[in-house]
Amino acid sequence: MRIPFIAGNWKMFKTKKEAKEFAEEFRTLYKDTDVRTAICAPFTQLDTLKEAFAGTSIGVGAQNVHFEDEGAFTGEISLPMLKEIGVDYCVIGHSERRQYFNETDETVNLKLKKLLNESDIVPILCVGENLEQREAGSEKEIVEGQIRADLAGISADKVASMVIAYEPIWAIGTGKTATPEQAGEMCAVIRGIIEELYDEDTCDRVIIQYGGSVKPENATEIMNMDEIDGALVGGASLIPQKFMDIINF
Ligand SMILES: O=C[C@H](O)COP(=O)(O)O
Repeated sequence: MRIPFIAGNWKMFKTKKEAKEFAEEFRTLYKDTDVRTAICAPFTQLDTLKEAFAGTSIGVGAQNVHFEDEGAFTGEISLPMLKEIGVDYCVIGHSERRQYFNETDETVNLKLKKLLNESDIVPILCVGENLEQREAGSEKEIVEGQIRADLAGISADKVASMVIAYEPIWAIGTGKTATPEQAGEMCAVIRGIIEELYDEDTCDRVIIQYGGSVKPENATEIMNMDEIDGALVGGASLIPQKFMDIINF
């Protein structure tokens, strides 16, 4: 049985001071639930959140990692650095990384292998089509291509331990949410691809989230779809009460 997983992705928001304020308020609202919860924050806020959430079941995630341990890669962060902080999750291949920072399926694949082979950090792999691709009706093909390339050479047991977030680019930060049916259909497509590439057990175990303008008002409907196990929440995860309301969908 898959446990629902709601993760916040703060993107490039919140200073250390703001992260501390968020954590203090969020801890007062947060009650242990059956829902897995995490916040993926900017690198400089990870240790602050780890400390603030110590003794709770709230996980902390990074938003990227390099696939080499060290080297002349200005501006990058390595897996040993993340391990030292003790992060629990790492977002990989977010559409903003693909769009603005030349993230490719090839680098996504290397990063996934790095995390899965050398750490217990759970990757949250993001896939999704843009508006043009959706309007052309090629979303399934696009997402299938991403998944096949991103997971190339990764074994079934590793895939079963990860999280895949379906995030249609046209619904990110736009206020336009995919309908629960559209989101559910694509999450089912992803599960089908995993079954085809691996087996039924892997497809039953992998957690599939939807991301794109999730807010308290639409969280229940989205979470009620059979194939959706959780949400990757951007904007609404910046406000403690809103994020808590989503967790309590
Ligand atoms: O990673 C989160 C997604 O990009 C969704 O962001 P959003 O909830 O602000 O639309």
